[in-house]
Amino acid sequence: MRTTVSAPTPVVVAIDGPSGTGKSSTSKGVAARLGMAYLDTGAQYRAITWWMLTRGIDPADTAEVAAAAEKPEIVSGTDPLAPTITVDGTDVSTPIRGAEVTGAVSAVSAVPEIRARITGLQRSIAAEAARSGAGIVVEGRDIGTTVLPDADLKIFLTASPEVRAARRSGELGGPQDAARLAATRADLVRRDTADSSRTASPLARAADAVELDTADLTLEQVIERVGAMIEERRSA
Ligand SMILES: Nc1ncnc2c1ncn2[C@@H]1O[C@H](COP(=O)(O)OP(=O)(O)OP(=O)(O)O)[C@@H](O)[C@H]1O
Ligand SMILES: Nc1ccn([C@@H]2O[C@H](COP(=O)(O)O)[C@@H](O)[C@H]2O)c(=O)n1
Repeated sequence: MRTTVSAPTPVVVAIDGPSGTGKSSTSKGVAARLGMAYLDTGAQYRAITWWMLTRGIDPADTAEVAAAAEKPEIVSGTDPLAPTITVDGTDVSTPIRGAEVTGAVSAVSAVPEIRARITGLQRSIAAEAARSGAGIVVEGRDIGTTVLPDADLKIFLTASPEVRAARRSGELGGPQDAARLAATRADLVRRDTADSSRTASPLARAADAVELDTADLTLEQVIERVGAMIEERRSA
């Protein structure tokens, strides 16, 4: 008797949530385990912001930002074990994590022409991953609501600002004093407020997203729970 082993159905997964809730770590971890592609959409907004800053464009000058939206070529590599991001062929994975880009990215990403440009890139990457059979985990702020409203599974991660600030300052190393935690918390809250109050495609939970509070879970536990939800969709 011959048995046929069929490949799992390619699924498209949207993971959204505020800053520091664990979107990148969870998405990379689960995509690597399940052999899926991974897209960090925040890195794309950071990359276009980096390009604006290096050209002396003021992030607050909405007209100038909008006029330049189509100019840089942004390429994202979707291997969860080695994600990459280039702008006009330059690897920008390190400079996009700096304070200057972090401080400017919410202003740039609020411009509708920027969102239209980056959303187009995201949709074509997701469509290609679905066609290839791998499926993809796409993480960001508006993936379930706007970029991929027909995603097979939508997850919205949360955690209190205190927990997220402690995680972020742990990342930076050094002493965890109260002043530093308070400054990190204020930065997170400022970015979340800007991202959720903009008019164009704000940070929001899709009505059909599964909400997962990660505050009392280890990263491993979050990856396991999300992995189980994806496996269920794959076999549905
Ligand atoms: N469940 C968890 N328990 C403890 N630490 C976690 C957990 N999830 C993520 N972390 C840690 O929290 C920090 C932030 O995680 P991560 O970068 O994945 O968040 P994010 O939601 O992608 O943030 P951002 O939107 O700012 O890019 C990292 O240092 C990560 O290792
Ligand atoms: N779908 C998305 C993803 C990100 N942004 C903007 O980019 C900033 C950086 O995101 P990180 O995940 O790298 O922290 C974020 O603060 C948003 O301004 C977005 O608008 N939409």
